[in-house]
Amino acid sequence: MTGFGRAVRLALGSRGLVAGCFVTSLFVAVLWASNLMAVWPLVDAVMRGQSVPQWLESEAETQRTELAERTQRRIELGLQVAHASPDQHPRLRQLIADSKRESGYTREKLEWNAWVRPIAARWLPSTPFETLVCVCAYVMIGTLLKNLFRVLNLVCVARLGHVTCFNLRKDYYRQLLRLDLSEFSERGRGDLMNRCTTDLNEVGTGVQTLFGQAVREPLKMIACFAGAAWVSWRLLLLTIVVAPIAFFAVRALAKSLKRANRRALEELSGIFETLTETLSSIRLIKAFTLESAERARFHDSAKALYERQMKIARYNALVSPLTENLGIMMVMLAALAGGFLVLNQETHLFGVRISETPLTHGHMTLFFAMLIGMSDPARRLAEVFNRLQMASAASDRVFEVLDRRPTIVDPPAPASFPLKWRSLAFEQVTFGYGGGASVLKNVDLEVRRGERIAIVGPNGCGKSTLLSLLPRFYDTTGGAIRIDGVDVRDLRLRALRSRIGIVSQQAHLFNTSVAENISFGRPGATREEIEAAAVQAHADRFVLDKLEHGYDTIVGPGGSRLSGGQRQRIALARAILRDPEILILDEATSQIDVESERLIHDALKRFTVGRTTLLITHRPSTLTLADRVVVMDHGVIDDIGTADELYARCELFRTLCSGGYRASA
Ligand SMILES: Nc1ncnc2c1ncn2[C@@H]1O[C@H](COP(=O)(O)OP(=O)(O)OP(=O)(O)O)[C@@H](O)[C@H]1O
Repeated sequence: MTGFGRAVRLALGSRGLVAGCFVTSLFVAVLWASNLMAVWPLVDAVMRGQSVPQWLESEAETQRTELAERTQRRIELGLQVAHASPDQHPRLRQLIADSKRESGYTREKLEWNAWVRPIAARWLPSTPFETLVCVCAYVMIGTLLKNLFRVLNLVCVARLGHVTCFNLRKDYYRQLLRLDLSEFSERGRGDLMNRCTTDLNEVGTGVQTLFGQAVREPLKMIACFAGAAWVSWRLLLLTIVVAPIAFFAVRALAKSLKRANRRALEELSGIFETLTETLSSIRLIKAFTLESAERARFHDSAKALYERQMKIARYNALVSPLTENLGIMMVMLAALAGGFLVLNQETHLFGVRISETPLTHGHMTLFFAMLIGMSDPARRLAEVFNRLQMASAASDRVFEVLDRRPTIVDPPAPASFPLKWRSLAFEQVTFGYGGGASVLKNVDLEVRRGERIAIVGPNGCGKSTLLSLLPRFYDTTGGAIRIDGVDVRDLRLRALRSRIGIVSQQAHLFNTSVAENISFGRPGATREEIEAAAVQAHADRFVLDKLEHGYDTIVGPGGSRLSGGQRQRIALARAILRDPEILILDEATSQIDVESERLIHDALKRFTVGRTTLLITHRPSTLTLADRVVVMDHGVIDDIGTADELYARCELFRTLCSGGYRASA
């Protein structure tokens, strides 16, 4: 099933709203056609200076005369048969049969007329002007009612579209939270954001169009179609021979439109990508005076989108004239055929019977009114068409993400977390991003419970990658990480991650208050516990002294109103509040000044006692926190030992410390 089909199935779940859309559309359509029907009494009665009862009376008179004439004609034809040569007999008999059939129809009309006349005489106005007043009142009330149902219809349709969009957006967000981290680096934030905003809006608009215009307009057409068929279904068939041409032409455009719409959405994702990057690196752009280069990059993305949009505009521009020309062809065909029949009081066209009895001016006007009543919805359907193509392209993109199956999920039969575990082991761990070259190669490392391990190594050697495998941000491609022999992949993700606290260099904060940011470490923590954690992380002083509303100060998007060091201290308080069994510190104190560093060191020293800690640092001074130091290089472990041992025997370690470790130890 296509993406849009699935969105529609979701919408169909709101049965009440769907029923509301259909019922109100039906009323709009019936009232639309019945309002147009008012032209019939207007032309056949009022314009001839008659009231409806008078008109019915004169119609009855005409029909009686017709009957008498036909009977007379049949007698004459019967006489002709007696004197004609045998080869003329079939033609004459056919004429007699036709005349009999026509008399039958006229008799039926006469009976109907006789039945309806007393009712019309009793209920309908008796003068032409009163009839006109009645027709006008009928049209006015009909239009009022039609618009009332239209309003109801628009509200139902909008609600259905927005509810579907709302539900899909929530699913999409849930899916974003479940997706593997690798998806984010592969697809890019801009693209994922665009799908959740623009694309989903298009899906909502598509659902609204499908249950709104795409139901209302065809129903209006069907109502007019029925009215025109009532006048003469044969004439109607003749006039809609052009319809299949329109169908195939529009279908050919559909595919190109969907493709163009999909490309446009992709280009829009590119713009989102560029914008998010620019906004998050605006300082860098200014500092390195990259404005013109960035402008050029943005120009390329915007130009690509502009070109796609122009392509869509060209296709769209084609749809409307195409349907309009075919519509006009249809009406003109009807005008020629109908005009011929009425002006000549004929019932046949090219030997084909079009109506049982000659059509009146009122009939013909009604027929045209119905055709015109069909052409307006047909024109609107051309717009519907593009919106549905857009929605179809957008839904494919949304469902592409919704259908992604994350690989890092809970195992089918999770093992229980070893409560009194004693060792955490990286066994022959190998890993490469996206199945690419190995960033880590056969890493073996055993950490005892409560041990503090520092990991050092040159940039890009795989330190952060190694630690990101423990909370299963990524899964190892070879080897395993085991806690007391239990593979972390056999544990429930929640059970594993709830025991780990992470403080990283970026120290991400949410755009909310300081207190709430700290409480993310342990949702539900009391204010006292939050403040105690802040005191331990040496964050309380700046929070109380420098922030206007203390713990209730909003930190700005990503914590932008705080300095790097302040953000790190809040992130540290968050980890302290979590009170994790395993603490991961990835350059957690890199932005803290020398004065604060000493204080934080003391805090960390106290906090990490008896707590399994894995810390990455480039600061030799931080090494004093560690029981053992692991030196990594090019994805492998170069050496392990105490800082003193390594200083004595490991060349790389000495280079990394470049004397700093000794100085600070
Ligand atoms: N999301 C990612 N996708 C692809 N490759 C990545 C990704 N993250 C890191 N890498 C690559 O993996 C290698 C190891 O990166 P990692 O961040 O683990 O190094 P590191 O030792 O922590 O470096 P640093 O000291 O600079 O923080 C690098 O070559 C890097 O280019």
